[in-house]
Amino acid sequence: MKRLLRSLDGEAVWPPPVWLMRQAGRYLPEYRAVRAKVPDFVALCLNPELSTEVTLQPIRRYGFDAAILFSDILMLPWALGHGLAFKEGEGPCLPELRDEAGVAALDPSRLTDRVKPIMETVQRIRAGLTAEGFGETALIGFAGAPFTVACYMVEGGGSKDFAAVRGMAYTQPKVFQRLMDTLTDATIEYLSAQVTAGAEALMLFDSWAGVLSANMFRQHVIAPAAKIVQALRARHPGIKLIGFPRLGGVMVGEYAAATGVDGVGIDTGSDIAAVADMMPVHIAVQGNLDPLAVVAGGNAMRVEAEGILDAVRGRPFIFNLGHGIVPQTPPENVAALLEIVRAG
Ligand SMILES: Cc1c2[nH]c(c1CCC(=O)O)Cc1[nH]c(c(CCC(=O)O)c1C)Cc1[nH]c(c(CCC(=O)O)c1C)Cc1[nH]c(c(C)c1CCC(=O)O)C2
Repeated sequence: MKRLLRSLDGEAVWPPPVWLMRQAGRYLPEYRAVRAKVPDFVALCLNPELSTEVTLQPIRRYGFDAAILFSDILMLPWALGHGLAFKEGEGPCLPELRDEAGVAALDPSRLTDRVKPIMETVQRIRAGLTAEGFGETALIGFAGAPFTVACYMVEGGGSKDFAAVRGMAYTQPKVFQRLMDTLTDATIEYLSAQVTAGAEALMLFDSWAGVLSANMFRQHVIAPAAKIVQALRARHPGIKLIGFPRLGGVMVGEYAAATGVDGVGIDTGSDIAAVADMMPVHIAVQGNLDPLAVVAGGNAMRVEAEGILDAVRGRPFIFNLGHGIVPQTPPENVAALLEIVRAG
């Protein structure tokens, strides 16, 4: 079994498998070269040849233990017929979904057809990994968790406090639950198609889970994740799942136990040893180096990385960042980080 999958199987693989969130991205000159050819980010995500190419770029450079499908969590609302545009320097821009009519307008019947190019990308990446001799590199598929996807759909993009989506959950609970149910069901279909196309593990990104109250966290983070895990396990026995309830704080232990995931991503601000102690021992922890430590490099990065390694030695663990790598990261610092991790 591949090293990453062994960790997700509950084994304390050492030195630990390593990959980095947003490992394909703007910090790499070869990514920027592809991006210059395709200014429209959505078009890039729908181009199997180029999406495969950028997925493989960081694997060729660093030999990570996992490749992650190059796409975006917002391709799911796009596939449901909700609009999506990425504006230079502004991030994602979507129509604001604030009422019953907005939920009713989503069209799950279009999903399978609209995500076909993404499934072709998954197939091409698997073939590419084998053809280029990366037989030990696992392919991770992913989706946004329903709550985080709902955040962008309701707000119409990013937000500093996600007041509109939190407000909607309180004041229009039935409409909001319908939105969550639509997204949960669509996510199951979308992830299932990725497994059929060749994904070996799946990650569920709940980047804004931490803006919710404990009660709402149970309802809109834990419950949908549990449903997604259960449905995927029923269809694809043995499929590995990683949940990332970012900024979940003390709720992360409950998330790990109640959702049935095989691994949990930990954000930068959490003490990884303390979070690991809250989780069942067979569940892998993944994280949680500060992306800015990789920008800094040198001894500062070494101290942070070694601190994490020491904290989780002896338990199932996957080395990663606490959030995505940032564009100003010097590529040579990533190479230095891999040496540190591989020295264990
Ligand atoms: C919230 C979220 C999004 N997308 C994603 C999340 C969850 C993780 C997190 O919290 O960061 C997840 C994501 N986005 C991307 C991937 C690809 C795989 C990978 O390498 O990790 C993954 C797994 C590519 C991307 N998605 C995006 C880029 C940058 C696009 C570019 O090339 O200009 C990449 C490489 C754009 C994106 N996509 C999103 C935003 C807010 C932005 C704009 C901010 C930014 O530009 O970094 C939504």
